[in-house]
Amino acid sequence: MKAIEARDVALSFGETPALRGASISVAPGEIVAIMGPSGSGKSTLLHCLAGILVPDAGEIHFDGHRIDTLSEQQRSILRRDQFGFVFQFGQLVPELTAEENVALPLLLGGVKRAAALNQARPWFERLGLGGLEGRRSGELSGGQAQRVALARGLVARPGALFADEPTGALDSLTGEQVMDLLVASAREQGTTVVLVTHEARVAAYADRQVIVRDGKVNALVHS
Ligand SMILES: Nc1ncnc2c1ncn2[C@@H]1O[C@H](COP(=O)(O)OP(=O)(O)OP(=O)(O)O)[C@@H](O)[C@H]1O
Repeated sequence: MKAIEARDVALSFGETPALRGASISVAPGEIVAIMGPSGSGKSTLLHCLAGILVPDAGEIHFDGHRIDTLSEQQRSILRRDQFGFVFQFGQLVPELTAEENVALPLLLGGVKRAAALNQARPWFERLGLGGLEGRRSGELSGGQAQRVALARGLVARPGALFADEPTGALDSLTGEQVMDLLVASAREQGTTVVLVTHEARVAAYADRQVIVRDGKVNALVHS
């Protein structure tokens, strides 16, 4: 299981400071929810932790290794080999079947097509998607598409899963089903999870919640 850490991270978009000394430590296998007001820097922090954005200052560590100093290409390989992603709108590839979408990270990692599809298939029963393997994203409900996206995020057994508003486009019951599956699957694989959400009910699935305010991270104190 892999730890994730940001130390004193700052990042501005032009004149707009998005992060101003944000620090967070996520323990191996831990599930942490990032909450906070709109525009406070949640997504920017997630993108820094996931090696998508490089901070102007501070450090990002994954599994004890510094990742913000890696080259663009090294970060791209790290994301492909170690990280899974789930976004608000599943962002499935519309031309591919659900099964091919789930297999995609494996195919990109060099696994042969037949082996990749074999590895993708069990996810359909596991996530209550049995029978939908051949559908394209336009033929799936929002909740089904998001479960396919979740399977795609986890199929390569990533060390870390980054989820940005994974239930943001779903009604609350469907969102809770997706969160139940996300948490159960991540725990089973020992995947460390960082999740951005506006919704307290979604954040409650995490082991721990933090709040980002004005580009800094505060621990959430329960009253
Ligand atoms: N690509 C970008 N270009 C310019 N400014 C950006 C960009 N991305 C984010 N920002 C700005 O950085 C700040 C933090 O944005 P960020 O998306 O991280 O906030 P957030 O907390 O995730 O917001 P929300 O909850 O509304 O998604 C905001 O002021 C935003 O306008």
